[in-house]
Amino acid sequence: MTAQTIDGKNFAARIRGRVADHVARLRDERGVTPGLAVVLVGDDPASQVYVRSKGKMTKECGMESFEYRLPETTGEAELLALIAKLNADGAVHGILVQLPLPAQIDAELVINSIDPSKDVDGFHVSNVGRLATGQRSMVPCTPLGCLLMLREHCGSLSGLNAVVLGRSNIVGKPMAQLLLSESCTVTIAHSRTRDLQDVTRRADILVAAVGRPEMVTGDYLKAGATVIDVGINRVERDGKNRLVGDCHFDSCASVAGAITPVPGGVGPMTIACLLANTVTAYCRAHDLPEPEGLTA
Ligand SMILES: Nc1nc(=O)c2c([nH]1)NC[C@@H]1CN(c3ccc(C(=O)N[C@@H](CCC(=O)O)C(=O)O)cc3)C=[N+]21
Repeated sequence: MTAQTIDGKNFAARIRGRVADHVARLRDERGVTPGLAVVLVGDDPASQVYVRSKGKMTKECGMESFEYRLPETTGEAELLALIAKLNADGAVHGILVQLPLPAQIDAELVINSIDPSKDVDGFHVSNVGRLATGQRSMVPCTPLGCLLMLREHCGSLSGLNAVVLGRSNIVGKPMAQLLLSESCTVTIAHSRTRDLQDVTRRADILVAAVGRPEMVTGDYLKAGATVIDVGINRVERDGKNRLVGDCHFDSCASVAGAITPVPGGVGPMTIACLLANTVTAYCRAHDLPEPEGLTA
């Protein structure tokens, strides 16, 4: 038996199509264009690739893209001043500050200075609290992308055993909140979890977000489980630089019912959900109906 591959690349393209339709309708009916500002501090090559890709797809969906590239030596006050300007800018509906930030900048302070209604990453403490209490919030893009794939693949998630491997603020914790609100029985496992395989083998849904290349092998899985691989790890293999997930694809695919590949799984969905969140932020700011199927 071999698992079905969940094609995140294709699904993300469909999401972007729905975003583009919604943007076109806003332009035709109201003469407006949602805008996304992306701020990159420093010149980490991987971050530059993501930022370029976000800007390109933002424009392809018919939205405005504002890019700010600041030097590695940028001070905290300078970055806070830029965010204050973007918070006040009526043409900007979403603000993303690319993480990680250089050490001289307090990332928590910066994130919490973003207007929560423009916080398309969903990292502001107000959005985190709202998600945890079931109030309408901006939902972090990666967990939202995982949820949309799970809904599409499994239908109702109610009553399923979900195990989230990893407890980060950007993926593990919000993912667990979303699964809980879908009425899953949720377990958060991590590097200190005892008898990890006993825990993961009970999972109908396993979301792997630990950042350890190919740590999850087939013997971690229940037969037929749905596996979402959030890991994006660069490794040297056969003298080449390759991208692998937190799951060992071949051994997992021989046990799972369905699995997302790396690349072409969660990564493209993350960017598609960033665009979806930007349209959602625009609609909420203007008291318009939200796009359907693009929110939690
Ligand atoms: N404030 C903030 N928000 C983020 O959402 C954020 C961030 N900071 N910092 C960096 C990480 C990383 N990230 C990715 C998005 C898409 C792919 C993606 O599309 N990956 C492709 C492959 C890309 C490649 O080949 O390198 C894939 O998985 O198929 C990867 C990584 C968003 N991040």
